[in-house]
Amino acid sequence: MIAAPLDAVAGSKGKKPFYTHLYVQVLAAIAAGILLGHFYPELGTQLKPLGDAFIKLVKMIIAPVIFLTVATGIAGMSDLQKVGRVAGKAMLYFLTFSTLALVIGLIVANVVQPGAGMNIDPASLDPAAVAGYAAKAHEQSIVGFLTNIIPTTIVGAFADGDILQVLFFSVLFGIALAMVGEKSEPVVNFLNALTAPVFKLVAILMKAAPIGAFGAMAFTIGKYGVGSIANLAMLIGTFYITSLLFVLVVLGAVARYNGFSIVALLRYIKEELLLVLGTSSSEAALPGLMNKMEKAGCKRSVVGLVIPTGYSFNLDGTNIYMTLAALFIAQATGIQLSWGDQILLLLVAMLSSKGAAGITGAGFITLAATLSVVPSVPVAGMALILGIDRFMSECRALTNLVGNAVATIVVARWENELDTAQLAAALGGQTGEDISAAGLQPAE
Ligand SMILES: O=C(O)C[C@H](O)C(=O)O
Repeated sequence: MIAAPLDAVAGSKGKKPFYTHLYVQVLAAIAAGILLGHFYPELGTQLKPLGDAFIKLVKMIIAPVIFLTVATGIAGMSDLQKVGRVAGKAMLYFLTFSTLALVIGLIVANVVQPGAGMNIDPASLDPAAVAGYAAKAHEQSIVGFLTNIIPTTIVGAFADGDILQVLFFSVLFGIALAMVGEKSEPVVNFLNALTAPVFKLVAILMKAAPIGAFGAMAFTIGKYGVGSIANLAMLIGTFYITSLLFVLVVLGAVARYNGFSIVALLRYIKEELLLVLGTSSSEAALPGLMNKMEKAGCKRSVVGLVIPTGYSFNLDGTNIYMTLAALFIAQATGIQLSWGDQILLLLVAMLSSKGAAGITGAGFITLAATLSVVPSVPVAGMALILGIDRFMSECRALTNLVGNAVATIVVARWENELDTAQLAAALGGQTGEDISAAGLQPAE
């Protein structure tokens, strides 16, 4: 079990003054960033390096965290077939909920019609404004994405910090450790011992989170202004409300069915949510989320397999955004989409969304990838929503993060790798009886 390294910064329940808690500091930093960006926009835009530097700090540690969690988690598994089962069940979950998210985006766009009445002449759109994104999107072929999961070299995977490549190697290495058995014990012990200082390092880096969130927020508001929100308020509002309802109603039902409350989970991961809100990147919270899910009773092997794969394959927020934004562009430019067009859009989005990432703006590129294969909606229409993408990115990232936290608990429970008493204790306010009343069996 990973020692409780983030306790010092993650809002532990001691009698520490309120302002020493990480979430309070990040919240204050976000508020200060918004004020500074609004009243001194020029200064705000200059603070971008603070946010970028913090994201770099986190990225620096992501590969070791994944490697140690996955390799030691799998090495400790007595039944190696479980690796395949966990991966298979996770993929089934990802496919179901990310498709549901796409369908919900499509339905909401048809009902609310956030782009209706804008009457924008498609000829007036400037394709050059989004040409860079469309070109990036073209680089992402499905075969290319899949073969890229295999790193050219082991060192290369770590050097590039490519999550799926590091995961691929870590799974194989963990399997090899388990197969070697007793002889690999010194290596496993060493890796287990290394876990504590690496997570301690995460805790140290997290102390810089308020500075990163402050800089990133001051930049966002300074550069795009609160005014840009007003112009596309209908789209932004529809997206935020749909995502919130998705989390509370859809993921809430999944949580309830699995014996925990979504609100308690949101409270439990509040530091991570605020970090993502501040930096607009779910990757910024990846190490913290992995640590917390393990402390909530999910076995390390499940956490190590589900969360990193979920960051590529289970992006609920990105999926809601893709169909909603695509239909918004069609509505704003007066393009009538048949049901056939919409189903084609959905099918293409199902594939292209799988390559998205947890970095800010990734969802925008994925939308460009989708629209460049769907003839009915012009990619150039994305110029309409480019200016507000940072605000959409926040919501994509927040929803993606919650989706992956829920997925981890559900898959752990399916595999009987969830300590329900630990989950109840971590989420607080829930008793062991609540959990057993829900018909759950504690993991052995
Ligand atoms: O970080 C994420 O999960 C998504 C990203 O922020 C995005 O802009 O699409």
